[in-house]
Amino acid sequence: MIRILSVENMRKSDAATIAAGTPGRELMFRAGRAIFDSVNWKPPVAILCGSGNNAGDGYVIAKLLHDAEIACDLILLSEKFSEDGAYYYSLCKEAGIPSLTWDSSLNLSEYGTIVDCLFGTGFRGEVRDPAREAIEAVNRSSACVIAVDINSGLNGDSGMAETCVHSDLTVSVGSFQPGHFLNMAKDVMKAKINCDIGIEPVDRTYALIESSDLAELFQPRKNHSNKGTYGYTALIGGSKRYSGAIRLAGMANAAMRAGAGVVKLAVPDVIFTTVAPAVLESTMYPLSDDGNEMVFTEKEIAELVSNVKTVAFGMGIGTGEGAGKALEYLLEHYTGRLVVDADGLTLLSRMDKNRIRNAACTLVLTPHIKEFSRLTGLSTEEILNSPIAVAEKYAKENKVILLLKGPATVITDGETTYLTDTGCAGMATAGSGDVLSGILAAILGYSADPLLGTAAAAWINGKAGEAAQRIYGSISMTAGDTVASIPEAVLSVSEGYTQE
Ligand SMILES: NC(=O)C1=CN([C@@H]2O[C@H](COP(=O)(O)OP(=O)(O)OC[C@H]3O[C@@H](n4cnc5c(N)ncnc54)[C@H](O)[C@@H]3O)[C@@H](O)[C@H]2O)[C@@H](O)CC1
Ligand SMILES: [K+]
Repeated sequence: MIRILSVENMRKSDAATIAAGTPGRELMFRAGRAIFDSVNWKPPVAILCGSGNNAGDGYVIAKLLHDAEIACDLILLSEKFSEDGAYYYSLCKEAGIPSLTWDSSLNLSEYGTIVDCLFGTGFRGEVRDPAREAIEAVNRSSACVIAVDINSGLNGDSGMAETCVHSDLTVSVGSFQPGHFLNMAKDVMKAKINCDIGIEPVDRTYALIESSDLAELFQPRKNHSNKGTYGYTALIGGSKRYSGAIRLAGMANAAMRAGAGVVKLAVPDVIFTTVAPAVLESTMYPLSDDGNEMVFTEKEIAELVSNVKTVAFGMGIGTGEGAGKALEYLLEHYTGRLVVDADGLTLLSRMDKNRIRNAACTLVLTPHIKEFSRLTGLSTEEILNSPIAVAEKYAKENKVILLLKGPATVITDGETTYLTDTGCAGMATAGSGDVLSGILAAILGYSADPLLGTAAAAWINGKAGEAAQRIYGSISMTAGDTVASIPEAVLSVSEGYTQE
């Protein structure tokens, strides 16, 4: 796992490292040196500097470039310096490094590389002129853009920005922040790396899931096992209006490809014959219906879930009384792992919160941003501006595992938080969410730790989507193509498994 620190945690950890005896000036030198070593410099280089320590890193880089005889200019947007920044700036002046004052008539395309040291983690609020003007000029230039620590203008906790630098490479200093992954991050950084400069975190950190974290979960299976070893899974969904036969099938097939032992697909009787031909290895269960949606019958649901380790509930099931009662029944009586998605989330958002808090099962909710807005009553803007904080709060208060979808996925139980950043633009297509639910229901059937299992599902789903996009492209790929690529994603992990 790769450690991720909130902006506040990073600031406190910096301060603690300095208080423990490593001078800020030394940390700044380590940062500048690490960035200098990480980049393939195309001269001449322009280093755009703001007023804080982010600019200080830039002065260190300028001096190292100068010493290596790589031509560089400093371009200053402010006459203010941080204490450590002022020290390194004086070294640049002594060395005779050209120092220009930002002016909108400067032609940045004359430079081979632009280093963005306007704002780092100390940035707050909005970008105003002259920084706005400079950021727009950087984004128009043809130079290779290196962002120091984080792209200027981008919020380190949320990955949101009104205006920010678009980088070819972002070199984070110390540890990544959530803003390197969430929301807009993927669209504004072509690549990113982190340089360790010896700062140990003082507060709880988040973790980015890597392939190696999942190798044990996806280890090749033993000969001495059977379908029961990997869990029976029930998927409950569908209605006449939203039959979504192909999507339900995608979900069932995704669950099989993700390693479920047995998948039981339960749909209203009225669509049974449309769905059945599309599912290959799953067992079908007809549910009583009113000619459109399911009607709740305790006996049917109790029988369906009696021997299953996981249930996924909600896809296309509608929001009628029968589905609502079935969900209430599962919350109260089912003691396995219950994934609620789509219409199931709408039903949950109308329920008394105590039903969720007191659920007998391990409840896993998989909302996208609008569904999460309905669940929490927060606006989408409030969620986008602090995704981790609101996800952790909701999970903790309601005692659920929350998987919040987005360009990067947040998975949390309110105590431990994982991020996954697999996935691609082509997955914004009908049925993608159902595929994730299918994978998730399967993995929860055999993972010991449901939180890590949930993160694993998000990771595999994203990896499979990436594989599908490589073949079919972001415009043409479908959710079914993601299902077909699940084996490739799983194999990429299990091939890395080595028994201790
Ligand atoms: N000891 C440390 O704290 C270290 C920090 N390092 C660097 O220092 C950076 C953090 O430095 P700082 O906390 O000084 O902050 P920054 O350099 O990120 O920027 C803060 C400066 O920008 C101004 N500012 C903030 N928001 C603004 C806005 N909306 N419009 C205009 N001006 C605005 C502030 O007044 C302040 O002068 C990190 O990102 C990293 O690059 C590294 O040198 C490693 C060591
Ligand atoms: K920056």
